[in-house]
Amino acid sequence: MIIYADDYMPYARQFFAGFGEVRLFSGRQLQPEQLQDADVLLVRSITQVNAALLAKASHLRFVGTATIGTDHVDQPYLAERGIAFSSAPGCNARAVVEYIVSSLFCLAERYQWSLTEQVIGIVGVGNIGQPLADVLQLLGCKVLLCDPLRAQSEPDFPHQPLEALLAEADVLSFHVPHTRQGPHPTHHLINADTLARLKPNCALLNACRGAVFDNQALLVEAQSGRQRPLVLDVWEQEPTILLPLLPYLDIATAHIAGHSIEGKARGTEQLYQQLCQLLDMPVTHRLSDFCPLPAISAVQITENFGLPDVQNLFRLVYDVRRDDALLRHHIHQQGFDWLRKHYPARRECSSIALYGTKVPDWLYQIGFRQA
Ligand SMILES: NC(=O)c1ccc[n+]([C@@H]2O[C@H](COP(=O)([O-])OP(=O)(O)OC[C@H]3O[C@@H](n4cnc5c(N)ncnc54)[C@H](O)[C@@H]3O)[C@@H](O)[C@H]2O)c1
Ligand SMILES: O=C(O)[C@H](O)[C@H](O)COP(=O)(O)O
Repeated sequence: MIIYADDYMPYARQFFAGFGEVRLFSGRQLQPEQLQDADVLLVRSITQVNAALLAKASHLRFVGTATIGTDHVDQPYLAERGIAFSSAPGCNARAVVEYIVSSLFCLAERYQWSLTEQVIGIVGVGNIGQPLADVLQLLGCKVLLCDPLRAQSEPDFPHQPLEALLAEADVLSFHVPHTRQGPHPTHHLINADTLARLKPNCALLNACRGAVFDNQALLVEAQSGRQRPLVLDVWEQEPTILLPLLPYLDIATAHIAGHSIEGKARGTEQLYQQLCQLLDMPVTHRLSDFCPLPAISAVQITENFGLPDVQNLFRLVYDVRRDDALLRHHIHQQGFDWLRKHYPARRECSSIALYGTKVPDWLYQIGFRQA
C-alpha cells in the first residue's frame, strides 16, 4: 500500500508505516502525476482535493484530511468515485478555544475591559464554539449563542439570531464552516452591511475561515477612521493576505489557531484510527506514544488563587502575542506559508497538571489537568 502524506503532518510515518510505504509531499505543490500509485492520500487544509488533483489516482481508496475544516475537499466527487473520506472533527478544537481566550485576555488588557462586563457573541456553536462558550461562562462572561442549525435540531438550544448578536455584542467570535450554499451560508457573514449594524466598538475575531469576513470591507471601515478591535487568524486568499489590513489589527496570525502539538497530532491519530477501521486492522498506536513531554508539566496552586490569576496561569501555556509578533516580523520576508511551517512548539492547558489542596474545580473544567 502506498500512502501519500503531507510533510507537515506530525507523526505520519510513525502512525502509518505499518500499512505500507509512506511518501511525503509538500501541501501546495502536490501534482496529479504524483498520485498515480497512491492508495491513501492524507492532506491538510492547503491541498485542494478535487477531480483535477485525482485525475490519475486510479488506485485511491481513502482520502483523509487531518483538519476540522473540509472546504478544501470535493466530497461529492470522492463519493462518486467510491473513495472513502474522513476528516478529523474536533482534533484541534481545544487549541482554537485557547487561542480565542488568549486573544480576549490580550484585548482586555489593551482596552482595560473587565471581561465579565463584556457581552460575547459566539457564531457557530459546534466542536469549538460550544467549549469556548463553556470556558467563557466559567470565567464569568456573559455569552450569547447563534447557531440556526442547532436551533432547528435541538429545541432547547438557546439560539439568538445573528441580528441580535450584531446589535448587542461587545465581542463577536466566529466558529462556522465556510459555506456558500444552503439555508445559512457563511460566506462574507461580516461585510459592509453587517459591519454597519455592529456596535461601533464591537470586537471581531475570526479563527474559522478567512472568507467568512469580507477582508476588503474590514479595510474600508478601518481606513474610514472607525477602528474596532480586530483579531484575524484566517484570511481571504491565503497565503496572499491583504497586507494593508495588518496595521489595523490588534492580533494577526498565520492560520495557526489550531496548531498546538496536541491538536495537529490528534488530527493524524484520528485519520490513523479511521484507516484501521476501514481496513479492519487493530489500533496499535496512540498519540501518547509520540507526544513529547511539555517543558512545564506541573504548577502548584495555593488557596490565594482567584479568577484574576487565571490570565497568568493561562499565559504559561499560551500567549497569542508571540504569534502576532512572528507574523508582523516575518510576513514580508518569509511569507505566510513559511510562518506556518516553522510554527514554534505550543502545548494545550491539558499538558499542565495542577497541584494543591484547594484547586478550584473550574480550573479543571477550563482544561488544566488534575495531578
Ligand atoms: N483557525 C484554525 O486553525 C481552525 C482550526 C479548526 C477549525 N477551524 C474552522 O472552524 C470551523 C468550525 O469548527 P468546529 O469544529 O466548531 O466545527 P463544527 O462543525 O463542530 O461546528 C460548526 C457549527 O457552525 C454552525 N453553523 C453553520 N452555519 C452557520 C451559520 N450560518 N450561522 C451560525 N452557525 C452556523 C453549525 O451548525 C455547527 O454547529 C471549521 O469548519 C474550520 O473551518 C479553524
Ligand atoms: O480546519 C482546521 O482543522 C484548521 O484550519 C487547521 O488547523 C488548518 O491547519 P493546516 O491543515 O492548514 O495545517
